[in-house]
Amino acid sequence: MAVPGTTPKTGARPKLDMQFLQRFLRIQKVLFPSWSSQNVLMFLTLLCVALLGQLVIYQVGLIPSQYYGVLGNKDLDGFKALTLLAVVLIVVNSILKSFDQFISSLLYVSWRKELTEHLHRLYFRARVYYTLNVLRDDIDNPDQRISQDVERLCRQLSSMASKLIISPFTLVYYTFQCFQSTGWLGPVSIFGYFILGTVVNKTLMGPIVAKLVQQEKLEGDFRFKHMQLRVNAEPAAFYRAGSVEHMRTDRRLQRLLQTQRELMSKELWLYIGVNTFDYMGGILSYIVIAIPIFNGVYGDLSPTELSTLVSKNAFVCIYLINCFTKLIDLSTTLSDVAGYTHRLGELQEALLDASMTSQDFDSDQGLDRAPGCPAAEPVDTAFLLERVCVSAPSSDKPLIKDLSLKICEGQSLLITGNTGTGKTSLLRVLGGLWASSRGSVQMLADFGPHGVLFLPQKPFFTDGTLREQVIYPLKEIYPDSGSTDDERILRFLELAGLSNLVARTEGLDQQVDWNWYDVLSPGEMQRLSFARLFYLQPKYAVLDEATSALTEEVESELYRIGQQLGMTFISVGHRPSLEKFHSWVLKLCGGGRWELTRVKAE
Ligand SMILES: Nc1ncnc2c1ncn2[C@@H]1O[C@H](COP(=O)(O)OP(=O)(O)OP(=O)(O)O)[C@@H](O)[C@H]1O
Repeated sequence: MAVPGTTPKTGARPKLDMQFLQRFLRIQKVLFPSWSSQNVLMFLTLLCVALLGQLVIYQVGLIPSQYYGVLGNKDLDGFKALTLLAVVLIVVNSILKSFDQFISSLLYVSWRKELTEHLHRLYFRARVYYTLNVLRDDIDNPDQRISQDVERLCRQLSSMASKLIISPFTLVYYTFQCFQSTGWLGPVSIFGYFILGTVVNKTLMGPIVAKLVQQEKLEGDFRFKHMQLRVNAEPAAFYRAGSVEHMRTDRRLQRLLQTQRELMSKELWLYIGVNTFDYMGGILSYIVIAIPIFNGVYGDLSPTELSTLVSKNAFVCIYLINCFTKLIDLSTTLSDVAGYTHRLGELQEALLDASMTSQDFDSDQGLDRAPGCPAAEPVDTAFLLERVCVSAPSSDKPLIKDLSLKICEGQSLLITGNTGTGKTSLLRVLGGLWASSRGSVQMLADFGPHGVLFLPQKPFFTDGTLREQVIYPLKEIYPDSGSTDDERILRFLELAGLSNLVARTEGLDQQVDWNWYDVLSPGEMQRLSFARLFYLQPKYAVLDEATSALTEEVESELYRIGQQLGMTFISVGHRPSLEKFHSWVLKLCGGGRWELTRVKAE
């Protein structure tokens, strides 16, 4: 069994470097899975629309110089024709621009879908979500990265998309036009100016990327604090924790706002750079045009012809500078993109790494079989442990040393021991959540109905109807079971002492808008978990203090029903009354020591 990654990596400071490029390209592979994918087609459509838009913009840009001509020559017919042409071009231009925005928005949704679904596939595979949230501390707030960072990255990318894809075409075209108008002087001075601007902006962007990554982490921490209070509202209220939670939540907010302020002061320098570059560019175009004029190149032109030419040349030069300015303006967006790319790249790498170590974890093997159908190959041994050592993640201190054990059908095992001696840890090893530090652990039965089922210490409920709670973790009811299934569910709810719950939920399939944790008492939650156990009828039920909130009588009743349904128990519990439902008692004594004794028949 593989050892889950537990060592936190010391992450390098995120920068605009080769690592950024690699992570960016890896994300692009997800956004554009193949040449014939829908996203590539949308991207090409966007390219065509943007190109068409540029053709129209070029024509619109020439109109002022043509107006100089017709007005200078007092040509009324020419003026009317030109005005009609201008109106048509402007309407076409606005339609194309709107389509450009529309396709960019569609691309955003489609990219978000691809990227989120890709991360979900990795996150929900095997035990990756557990490894990332419990065992590793190198990836903060994976939930926020998947929900918020993906959204922001896709939004920023879609806002950049049309400007970026069009720029190679516009740059080539307007460089040629500028060359025709001004000779080498125009393009060379504009290119030089752009290179200078890029170098300055790249330097100013460096610290922003790292700050943005930090800001997103703090944003996630702040949200998590609110989520923590939301989930634990009742215990917090019992503690009268309003003021202390207020202080702690505000403290996280202050840390976030402080980082945001620092980010903004770093961005200020970038804004100064970008704006200076923008406005200097406006003057540069006239300098480029002025040089040939003052050198007497256009000495033989009349004032009207000269102003027409100046207007045309100014448009071409300004547009070329504008193309570069737009690229430089993207610096602020690019620094955001770089920050999100680093956070998502880190997540993607951690997910892949965690899924490598979890490949031997058959997450839902056996869940495809209906509770009514027998197992493909009945096995009479669930677990085989040979000289197993267990220690907590990132700890060398053994909780259990050299444990050899065979858990067979009909030979229920009760695990007891003091707090923190490793009872749940042993179940984690049996369930494949933790790796044993030595020895071998084999789970010979499938997970799910007719195999092995775990009832964890904290009952777990999903969102949804009462039926969905009972059949969990099956995804859906089996179509062929129909009303027979309803009868089984109702019977097991009754056996678990929860008949009144059906009335409260107004049926098995009524959508309830409550949080199951808020409306059920701890005892009811444990009873509902048992109803689930009865419904799924595993051959081996692994119960971690699953009856701690119930009375001894109810506990005995539930265990008795489980026995009648043919279950073998592997239980963690403290009450001596539990012994009668087990054949063996494994007592964990701490420091790795343990005792295995057979329960005397009464
Ligand atoms: N994810 C974890 N990372 C590091 N240490 C852990 C982790 N989970 C549990 N531990 C530690 O491992 C030890 C054993 O924990 P375990 O949950 O198995 O105790 P237990 O015997 O089930 O206790 P209890 O009777 O209170 O449920 C404890 O000291 C606990 O703090």
